[in-house]
Amino acid sequence: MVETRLIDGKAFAEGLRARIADEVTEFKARTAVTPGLAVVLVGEDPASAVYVRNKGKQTVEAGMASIEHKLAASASQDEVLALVRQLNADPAVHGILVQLPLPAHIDAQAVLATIDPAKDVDGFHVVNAGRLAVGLDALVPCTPLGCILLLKHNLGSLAGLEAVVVGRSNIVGKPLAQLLLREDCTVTIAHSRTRDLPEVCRRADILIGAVGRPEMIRGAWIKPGATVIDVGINRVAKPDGGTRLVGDVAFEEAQGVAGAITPVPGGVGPMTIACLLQNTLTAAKRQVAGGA
Ligand SMILES: Nc1nc2c(c(=O)[nH]1)N[C@@H](CN(C=O)c1ccc(C(=O)N[C@@H](CCC(=O)O)C(=O)O)cc1)CN2
Repeated sequence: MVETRLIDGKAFAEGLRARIADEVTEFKARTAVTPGLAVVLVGEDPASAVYVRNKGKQTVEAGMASIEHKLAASASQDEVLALVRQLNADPAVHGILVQLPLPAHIDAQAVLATIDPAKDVDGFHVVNAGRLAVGLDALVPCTPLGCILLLKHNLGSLAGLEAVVVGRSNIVGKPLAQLLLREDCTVTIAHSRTRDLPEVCRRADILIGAVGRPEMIRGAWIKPGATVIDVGINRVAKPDGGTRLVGDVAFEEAQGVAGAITPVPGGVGPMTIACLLQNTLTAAKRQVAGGA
């Protein structure tokens, strides 16, 4: 039986935000420029509203300017595109983020493609995705970046380790696989249609759950001693009628098998916003003369 360590993403994210705040202070003193992050929320999705509120709060706490734009769920695609173009042209805005998911009538890919790649702090623009894929400097999606920071903090070098990423989304699975490759891991991207998924997962020294299905990855799928990063944030019903958050990994079953695991909540989630702040500062440094 293995003793399973908890990877405390909340504490790590707090430390990272404090370090970013120090860097922001230094940047502002040197350039007289305040990094600005614009967040666009379309519609009233309650979870998105909470994430956007937290982004604004943590941006200000880090000493940066937060610019929030809230559009009605009925906003047209042209309205959203016009706002993005306005933010592209605004020199006080160094980072732009359009909160996902967007209402169904809006073409998310068209919106993401309109963001200036230099201000694309989500790293979702094809230019940034392409730069990451060929190993050039890129703005990297926040959740995968957070996973890599947690892994390196816990394991040191990742070189030569077998990593299995369960999930192939553009936001998490694919960019995370690229980042793991950059760390010299041997990477498999698996998904719900992978043949003998449990056996594939059991190969992993690093197992990532990023499939968006509550507790799909069972304890018996985990190699003893593996490091498990759970990206899933799924709200499920409790017997008392309330709800609770669970990840993509059956957390209780992982105890005594995994060497280390991120909890949900309090694991990867808080790293997403901390890495957004880091990307905003990076983007500002690149845009401001003498900022780097
Ligand atoms: N444009 C983007 N949209 C979305 C992204 C993104 O990176 N860019 N990611 C998610 C939502 N997200 C940030 O936007 C996000 C999700 C979760 C957390 C977080 O801290 N979660 C907490 C639990 C929160 C809760 O109680 O509900 C945790 O895991 O501890 C932060 C940010 C989709 N959209």
